[in-house]
Amino acid sequence: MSVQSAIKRKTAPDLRVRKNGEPIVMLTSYHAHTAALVDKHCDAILVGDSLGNVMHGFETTVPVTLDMMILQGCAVMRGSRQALVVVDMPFGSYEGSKEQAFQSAVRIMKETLCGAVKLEGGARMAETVAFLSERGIPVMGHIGLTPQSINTLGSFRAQGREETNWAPIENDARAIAEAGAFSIVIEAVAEPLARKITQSIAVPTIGIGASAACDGQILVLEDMLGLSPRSPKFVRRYGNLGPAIEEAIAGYARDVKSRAFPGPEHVYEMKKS
Ligand SMILES: Nc1nc(=O)c2c([nH]1)NC[C@@H]1CN(c3ccc(C(=O)N[C@@H](CCC(=O)O)C(=O)O)cc3)CN21
Ligand SMILES: CC(C)C(=O)C(=O)O
Ligand SMILES: [Mg+2]
Repeated sequence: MSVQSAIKRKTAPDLRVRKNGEPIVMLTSYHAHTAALVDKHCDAILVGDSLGNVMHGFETTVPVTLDMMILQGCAVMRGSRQALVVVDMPFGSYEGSKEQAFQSAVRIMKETLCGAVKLEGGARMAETVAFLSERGIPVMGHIGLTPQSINTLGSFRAQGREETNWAPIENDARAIAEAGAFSIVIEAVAEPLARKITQSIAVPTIGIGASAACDGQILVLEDMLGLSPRSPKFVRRYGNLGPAIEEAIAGYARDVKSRAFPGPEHVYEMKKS
Protein backbone atom coordinates (compact mmCIF):
# COMPACT_ATOMS: atom_id res chain seq x y z
CA MET A 1 0.00 0.00 0.00
CA SER A 2 1.34 3.45 -0.86
CA VAL A 3 1.98 5.95 1.91
CA GLN A 4 -0.66 8.22 0.46
CA SER A 5 -3.51 5.71 0.64
CA ALA A 6 -2.56 4.81 4.23
CA ILE A 7 -3.60 8.30 5.34
CA LYS A 8 -7.25 8.32 6.23
CA ARG A 9 -9.18 11.33 5.03
CA LYS A 10 -11.50 13.07 7.47
CA THR A 11 -15.19 12.35 6.92
CA ALA A 12 -18.39 14.28 7.48
CA PRO A 13 -19.06 12.28 10.70
CA ASP A 14 -15.54 13.20 11.92
CA LEU A 15 -16.52 16.87 11.62
CA ARG A 16 -20.01 16.28 13.01
CA VAL A 17 -18.60 15.11 16.37
CA ARG A 18 -16.51 18.26 16.77
CA LYS A 19 -19.53 20.16 18.16
CA ASN A 20 -18.38 22.19 21.20
CA GLY A 21 -14.85 20.83 20.73
CA GLU A 22 -11.69 22.35 19.32
CA PRO A 23 -12.76 24.83 16.62
CA ILE A 24 -13.00 23.41 13.09
CA VAL A 25 -10.54 25.05 10.67
CA MET A 26 -11.67 25.47 7.06
CA LEU A 27 -10.47 27.42 4.03
CA THR A 28 -11.48 27.40 0.40
CA SER A 29 -9.25 26.09 -2.37
CA TYR A 30 -9.88 25.67 -6.07
CA HIS A 31 -6.67 24.08 -7.26
CA ALA A 32 -4.16 21.34 -6.55
CA HIS A 33 -1.16 23.32 -5.33
CA THR A 34 -3.04 25.53 -2.86
CA ALA A 35 -5.06 22.50 -1.74
CA ALA A 36 -1.80 20.78 -0.73
CA LEU A 37 -0.87 23.75 1.47
CA VAL A 38 -4.34 24.18 2.97
CA ASP A 39 -4.53 20.43 3.62
CA LYS A 40 -1.60 20.61 6.08
CA HIS A 41 -3.48 22.88 8.49
CA CYS A 42 -7.20 22.49 7.91
CA ASP A 43 -9.86 19.96 8.87
CA ALA A 44 -11.86 20.59 5.72
CA ILE A 45 -11.42 22.33 2.38
CA LEU A 46 -14.33 24.00 0.61
CA VAL A 47 -14.32 24.10 -3.17
CA GLY A 48 -16.54 27.18 -3.05
CA ASP A 49 -18.61 28.63 -5.84
CA SER A 50 -16.72 31.84 -4.94
CA LEU A 51 -14.37 30.46 -7.62
CA GLY A 52 -16.70 32.37 -9.94
CA ASN A 53 -15.44 35.62 -8.39
CA VAL A 54 -11.87 34.59 -7.66
CA MET A 55 -10.91 32.51 -10.71
CA HIS A 56 -13.26 33.84 -13.37
CA GLY A 57 -13.85 37.47 -12.41
CA PHE A 58 -17.66 37.23 -12.25
CA GLU A 59 -19.32 39.78 -9.96
CA THR A 60 -21.55 37.12 -8.39
CA THR A 61 -21.65 33.33 -8.03
CA VAL A 62 -24.77 33.10 -10.21
CA PRO A 63 -22.98 32.14 -13.49
CA VAL A 64 -21.02 29.23 -11.92
CA THR A 65 -21.85 25.81 -13.44
CA LEU A 66 -21.77 22.23 -12.18
CA ASP A 67 -18.96 21.46 -14.67
CA MET A 68 -16.83 24.29 -13.25
CA MET A 69 -17.33 22.97 -9.70
CA ILE A 70 -16.49 19.39 -10.70
CA LEU A 71 -13.32 20.37 -12.60
CA GLN A 72 -11.95 22.30 -9.61
CA GLY A 73 -13.21 19.67 -7.15
CA CYS A 74 -11.09 17.04 -8.95
CA ALA A 75 -8.03 19.31 -8.78
CA VAL A 76 -8.45 19.85 -5.02
CA MET A 77 -8.92 16.13 -4.38
CA ARG A 78 -5.66 15.41 -6.25
CA GLY A 79 -3.78 18.06 -4.26
CA SER A 80 -5.06 17.14 -0.79
CA ARG A 81 -4.63 14.06 1.39
CA GLN A 82 -6.29 14.26 4.80
CA ALA A 83 -8.88 17.05 4.84
CA LEU A 84 -12.56 16.53 4.14
CA VAL A 85 -13.26 18.09 0.75
CA VAL A 86 -16.67 19.78 0.48
CA VAL A 87 -17.88 20.97 -2.94
CA ASP A 88 -20.44 23.81 -3.29
CA MET A 89 -23.54 23.03 -5.34
CA PRO A 90 -23.83 25.96 -7.78
CA PHE A 91 -26.88 28.13 -8.40
CA GLY A 92 -29.49 26.30 -10.47
CA SER A 93 -28.17 22.78 -9.82
CA TYR A 94 -30.38 21.88 -6.82
CA GLU A 95 -33.25 24.30 -6.15
CA GLY A 96 -35.67 22.85 -8.73
CA SER A 97 -36.50 19.68 -6.82
CA LYS A 98 -34.95 17.20 -4.42
CA GLU A 99 -34.49 14.85 -7.37
CA GLN A 100 -32.57 17.50 -9.31
CA ALA A 101 -30.42 18.09 -6.23
CA PHE A 102 -29.75 14.35 -5.90
CA GLN A 103 -28.69 14.06 -9.56
CA SER A 104 -26.35 17.03 -9.30
CA ALA A 105 -24.87 15.88 -6.00
CA VAL A 106 -24.29 12.36 -7.35
CA ARG A 107 -22.38 13.81 -10.30
CA ILE A 108 -20.22 15.82 -7.88
CA MET A 109 -19.59 12.83 -5.58
CA LYS A 110 -18.86 10.33 -8.40
CA GLU A 111 -16.70 12.57 -10.57
CA THR A 112 -14.67 14.28 -7.81
CA LEU A 113 -14.78 11.61 -5.04
CA CYS A 114 -15.19 14.45 -2.53
CA GLY A 115 -16.66 13.72 0.90
CA ALA A 116 -19.62 16.10 1.03
CA VAL A 117 -21.56 18.82 -0.77
CA LYS A 118 -22.78 22.21 0.46
CA LEU A 119 -25.96 24.01 -0.57
CA GLU A 120 -27.46 27.38 0.32
CA GLY A 121 -30.85 27.93 1.93
CA GLY A 122 -32.78 27.35 5.13
CA ALA A 123 -36.19 25.85 5.84
CA ARG A 124 -37.12 25.78 2.14
CA MET A 125 -34.18 23.39 1.48
CA ALA A 126 -34.82 21.10 4.48
CA GLU A 127 -36.63 18.42 2.47
CA THR A 128 -33.76 18.35 -0.03
CA VAL A 129 -31.14 18.09 2.73
CA ALA A 130 -33.03 15.11 4.19
CA PHE A 131 -33.42 13.48 0.76
CA LEU A 132 -29.67 13.64 0.06
CA SER A 133 -28.52 12.74 3.60
CA GLU A 134 -30.78 9.68 3.66
CA ARG A 135 -29.26 8.55 0.35
CA GLY A 136 -25.60 8.64 1.30
CA ILE A 137 -24.69 12.23 0.49
CA PRO A 138 -23.39 14.27 3.44
CA VAL A 139 -24.72 17.82 3.22
CA MET A 140 -23.28 20.99 4.73
CA GLY A 141 -25.90 23.73 5.06
CA HIS A 142 -25.34 27.45 4.44
CA ILE A 143 -27.61 30.08 6.02
CA GLY A 144 -27.63 33.79 6.84
CA LEU A 145 -26.23 35.65 3.84
CA THR A 146 -26.70 33.32 0.87
CA PRO A 147 -24.81 34.89 -2.06
CA GLN A 148 -26.59 32.86 -4.76
CA SER A 149 -29.79 34.79 -3.88
CA ILE A 150 -28.16 38.16 -4.68
CA ASN A 151 -30.81 38.96 -7.29
CA THR A 152 -33.68 38.64 -4.80
CA LEU A 153 -31.72 40.08 -1.84
CA GLY A 154 -30.47 43.10 -3.80
CA SER A 155 -27.11 43.38 -1.99
CA PHE A 156 -24.62 41.42 0.12
CA ARG A 157 -25.75 42.66 3.55
CA ALA A 158 -25.21 41.17 7.00
CA GLN A 159 -28.26 39.39 8.46
CA GLY A 160 -29.94 39.45 11.87
CA ARG A 161 -28.67 42.83 13.03
CA GLU A 162 -32.13 43.57 14.45
CA GLU A 163 -33.61 41.11 16.91
CA THR A 164 -36.97 41.30 15.12
CA ASN A 165 -35.30 39.53 12.15
CA TRP A 166 -33.87 36.63 14.14
CA ALA A 167 -36.77 34.16 14.07
CA PRO A 168 -36.62 33.13 10.38
CA ILE A 169 -32.82 32.67 10.54
CA GLU A 170 -33.07 30.58 13.73
CA ASN A 171 -35.79 28.57 12.05
CA ASP A 172 -33.54 28.02 8.99
CA ALA A 173 -30.73 26.69 11.19
CA ARG A 174 -33.03 24.36 13.11
CA ALA A 175 -34.70 23.05 9.94
CA ILE A 176 -31.42 22.25 8.16
CA ALA A 177 -29.86 20.67 11.26
CA GLU A 178 -32.92 18.52 11.92
CA ALA A 179 -33.03 17.51 8.24
CA GLY A 180 -29.63 15.85 8.74
CA ALA A 181 -26.97 18.37 7.68
CA PHE A 182 -23.65 17.37 9.34
CA SER A 183 -22.63 21.01 9.74
CA ILE A 184 -23.89 24.49 8.80
CA VAL A 185 -22.08 27.53 7.46
CA ILE A 186 -23.41 30.76 8.97
CA GLU A 187 -22.45 33.73 6.80
CA ALA A 188 -22.51 37.43 7.76
CA VAL A 189 -24.78 37.12 10.82
CA ALA A 190 -24.67 39.34 13.94
CA GLU A 191 -22.68 37.79 16.80
CA PRO A 192 -25.52 37.28 19.36
CA LEU A 193 -27.64 35.47 16.78
CA ALA A 194 -24.73 33.29 15.62
CA ARG A 195 -24.06 32.39 19.27
CA LYS A 196 -27.73 31.58 19.93
CA ILE A 197 -27.94 29.36 16.85
CA THR A 198 -24.65 27.62 17.71
CA GLN A 199 -25.96 26.87 21.22
CA SER A 200 -29.34 25.67 19.99
CA ILE A 201 -28.45 23.15 17.26
CA ALA A 202 -26.74 19.77 17.56
CA VAL A 203 -24.33 20.11 14.64
CA PRO A 204 -21.24 22.34 14.35
CA THR A 205 -21.62 25.84 12.93
CA ILE A 206 -18.89 27.17 10.65
CA GLY A 207 -18.78 30.96 10.73
CA ILE A 208 -17.78 33.44 8.03
CA GLY A 209 -18.49 36.91 9.33
CA ALA A 210 -20.44 35.29 12.16
CA SER A 211 -18.06 35.76 15.15
CA ALA A 212 -15.87 33.43 17.21
CA ALA A 213 -18.98 31.98 18.87
CA CYS A 214 -19.28 29.45 16.03
CA ASP A 215 -17.83 25.92 16.25
CA GLY A 216 -15.42 26.64 13.38
CA GLN A 217 -14.38 29.25 10.83
CA ILE A 218 -14.00 29.51 7.08
CA LEU A 219 -12.58 32.21 4.80
CA VAL A 220 -11.90 32.46 1.10
CA LEU A 221 -8.17 31.67 0.77
CA GLU A 222 -7.36 34.46 -1.70
CA ASP A 223 -9.07 37.00 0.59
CA MET A 224 -7.01 36.06 3.67
CA LEU A 225 -3.82 35.92 1.57
CA GLY A 226 -4.35 39.49 0.39
CA LEU A 227 -4.74 38.42 -3.22
CA SER A 228 -8.31 39.62 -3.77
CA PRO A 229 -8.60 43.25 -4.91
CA ARG A 230 -11.66 43.70 -2.67
CA SER A 231 -12.83 41.57 0.21
CA PRO A 232 -15.67 41.64 2.75
CA LYS A 233 -15.34 43.36 6.15
CA PHE A 234 -15.18 40.00 7.93
CA VAL A 235 -11.81 39.06 6.35
CA ARG A 236 -8.55 39.31 8.29
CA ARG A 237 -5.52 39.47 5.99
CA TYR A 238 -2.84 36.97 7.02
CA GLY A 239 -0.68 37.82 4.02
CA ASN A 240 -0.18 40.49 1.39
CA LEU A 241 0.44 38.35 -1.68
CA GLY A 242 -0.93 40.83 -4.23
CA PRO A 243 2.02 43.25 -3.95
CA ALA A 244 4.49 40.34 -3.54
CA ILE A 245 3.32 38.75 -6.79
CA GLU A 246 3.34 42.08 -8.62
CA GLU A 247 6.90 42.77 -7.47
CA ALA A 248 8.03 39.40 -8.85
CA ILE A 249 6.28 40.05 -12.18
CA ALA A 250 7.81 43.53 -12.44
CA GLY A 251 11.27 42.04 -11.77
CA TYR A 252 10.80 39.50 -14.53
CA ALA A 253 9.62 42.16 -16.99
CA ARG A 254 12.64 44.33 -16.12
CA ASP A 255 15.07 41.42 -16.61
CA VAL A 256 13.56 40.32 -19.93
CA LYS A 257 13.83 43.86 -21.32
CA SER A 258 17.46 44.24 -20.15
CA ARG A 259 18.32 40.64 -21.22
CA ALA A 260 19.36 39.86 -17.60
CA PHE A 261 17.03 36.86 -17.90
CA PRO A 262 17.60 34.15 -19.05
CA GLY A 263 21.09 33.84 -17.52
CA PRO A 264 23.87 31.38 -18.42
CA GLU A 265 22.39 28.81 -15.97
CA HIS A 266 19.12 28.68 -17.94
CA VAL A 267 20.69 28.08 -21.35
CA TYR A 268 21.14 24.71 -23.14
CA GLU A 269 24.67 24.34 -24.43
CA MET A 270 25.57 22.25 -27.47
CA LYS A 271 26.67 18.66 -26.70
CA LYS A 272 30.44 18.10 -27.15
CA SER A 273 30.93 16.09 -30.33
N1 LIG B 1 -13.71 36.51 -2.71
C1 LIG B 1 -14.87 36.20 -2.15
N2 LIG B 1 -14.96 36.21 -0.80
C2 LIG B 1 -16.15 35.92 -0.19
O1 LIG B 1 -16.19 35.91 1.07
C3 LIG B 1 -17.26 35.56 -1.00
C4 LIG B 1 -17.10 35.57 -2.41
N3 LIG B 1 -15.91 35.90 -2.94
N4 LIG B 1 -18.12 35.23 -3.23
C5 LIG B 1 -19.30 34.65 -2.69
C6 LIG B 1 -19.63 35.24 -1.41
C7 LIG B 1 -20.06 36.70 -1.53
N5 LIG B 1 -19.69 37.18 -0.23
C8 LIG B 1 -19.73 38.51 0.14
C9 LIG B 1 -19.51 39.50 -0.80
C10 LIG B 1 -19.48 40.82 -0.46
C11 LIG B 1 -19.71 41.20 0.83
C12 LIG B 1 -19.64 42.62 1.15
O2 LIG B 1 -19.12 43.38 0.38
N6 LIG B 1 -20.14 43.05 2.27
C13 LIG B 1 -19.95 44.44 2.66
C14 LIG B 1 -21.26 45.04 3.11
C15 LIG B 1 -22.09 45.39 1.94
C16 LIG B 1 -23.37 46.08 2.32
O3 LIG B 1 -23.66 46.24 3.52
O4 LIG B 1 -24.10 46.47 1.42
C17 LIG B 1 -18.95 44.47 3.79
O5 LIG B 1 -18.42 45.55 4.05
O6 LIG B 1 -18.66 43.43 4.38
C18 LIG B 1 -19.95 40.21 1.80
C19 LIG B 1 -19.95 38.87 1.45
C20 LIG B 1 -19.01 36.17 0.54
N7 LIG B 1 -18.51 35.27 -0.46
C1 LIG C 1 -17.73 31.80 1.50
C2 LIG C 1 -17.91 30.31 1.53
C3 LIG C 1 -18.69 29.85 2.71
C4 LIG C 1 -18.54 29.87 0.24
O1 LIG C 1 -19.66 29.43 0.15
C5 LIG C 1 -17.72 30.01 -0.97
O2 LIG C 1 -16.50 30.26 -0.89
O3 LIG C 1 -18.28 29.83 -2.06
MG1 LIG D 1 -20.37 29.36 -1.84
